[in-house]
Amino acid sequence: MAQNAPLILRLVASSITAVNRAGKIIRDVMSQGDLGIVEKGKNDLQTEADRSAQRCIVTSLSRQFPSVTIIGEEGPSNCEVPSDWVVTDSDPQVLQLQCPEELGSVLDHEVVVWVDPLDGTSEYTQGLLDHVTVLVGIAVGGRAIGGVIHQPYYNYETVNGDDMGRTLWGISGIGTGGFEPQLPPEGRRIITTTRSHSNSVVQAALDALHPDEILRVGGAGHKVMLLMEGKAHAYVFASPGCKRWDTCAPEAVLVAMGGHLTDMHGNSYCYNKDTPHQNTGGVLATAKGEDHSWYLRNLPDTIRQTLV
Ligand SMILES: Nc1ncnc2c1ncn2[C@@H]1O[C@H](COP(=O)(O)O)[C@@H](O)[C@H]1OP(=O)(O)O
Ligand SMILES: [Mg+2]
Ligand SMILES: [Mg+2]
Ligand SMILES: [Mg+2]
Repeated sequence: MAQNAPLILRLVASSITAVNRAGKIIRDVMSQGDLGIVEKGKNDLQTEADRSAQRCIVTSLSRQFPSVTIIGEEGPSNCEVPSDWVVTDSDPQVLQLQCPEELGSVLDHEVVVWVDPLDGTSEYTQGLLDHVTVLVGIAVGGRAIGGVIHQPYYNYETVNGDDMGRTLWGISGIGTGGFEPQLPPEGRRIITTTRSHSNSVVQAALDALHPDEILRVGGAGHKVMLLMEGKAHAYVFASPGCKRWDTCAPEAVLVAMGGHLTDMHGNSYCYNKDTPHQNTGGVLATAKGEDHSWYLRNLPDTIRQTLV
């Protein structure tokens, strides 16, 4: 059965196992206490957890899917990967799903996988552990059609060791799993945004939308989870700081639930292998049931013009 399942289901099922393993690596690096922080650029850190989680995921997926293009945030590494970081089993429940016809015959060379081994690095280094996610996004024809979001520290305040953590997934035309989808409260406007990469334009965009409440939290994955669990109505980030690996998986899961993710102009990002990595148009994501176009209409042109 497993071998016969369509490629997209096998990719999502194997990504679930890989992100779970990567999540354990992320917890182990933290509990060993030496984060090995490297500054990649301004306000842009990398830790041993980012590097090791990427090697785990990319090696695990490329062993199983050698013809699929895999693009990871942290770039290649030629260090040997410990054998217990390489996982090749897959989530049995996802393999049993009914694949929609348009995805059933997708071939390996048509797929691009975008890996963010640790989203929310800044918050990870500051001990805001539940802001951290591991993201694997699957794109076909430039569109984000499948996504896996692992939250390695989910419930970390109430459970111990490897009992903590959870994994959410979504596939276009099938739906979502691993969480209880909820709509945000009616009659209020709660907007989530960056806590570590703000600037005057980011703030001006928020001001223009007159939110009742602003949730400043880390990570693109974490913020999209707030939309899907009814904690916020929109994720607004008027900055070119996010990259394709930050949004591919969150977009796929959010859209599978009925939400939207575009740039500040209302355009969808392209996720094919030759696309530029930077999300230069910013990020606007809205929960299921929200009027995405309301946010687009109410963002001033002066802000949009800074994001081309
Ligand atoms: N200016 C930036 N430089 C580097 N990464 C950024 C920047 N802005 C956003 N990001 C990435 O997008 C994610 C969401 O942004 P924010 O948390 O600020 O809302 C960040 O966790 C970070 O991903 P990562 O942690 O994987 O490097
Ligand atoms: Mg980073
Ligand atoms: Mg990221
Ligand atoms: Mg990252």
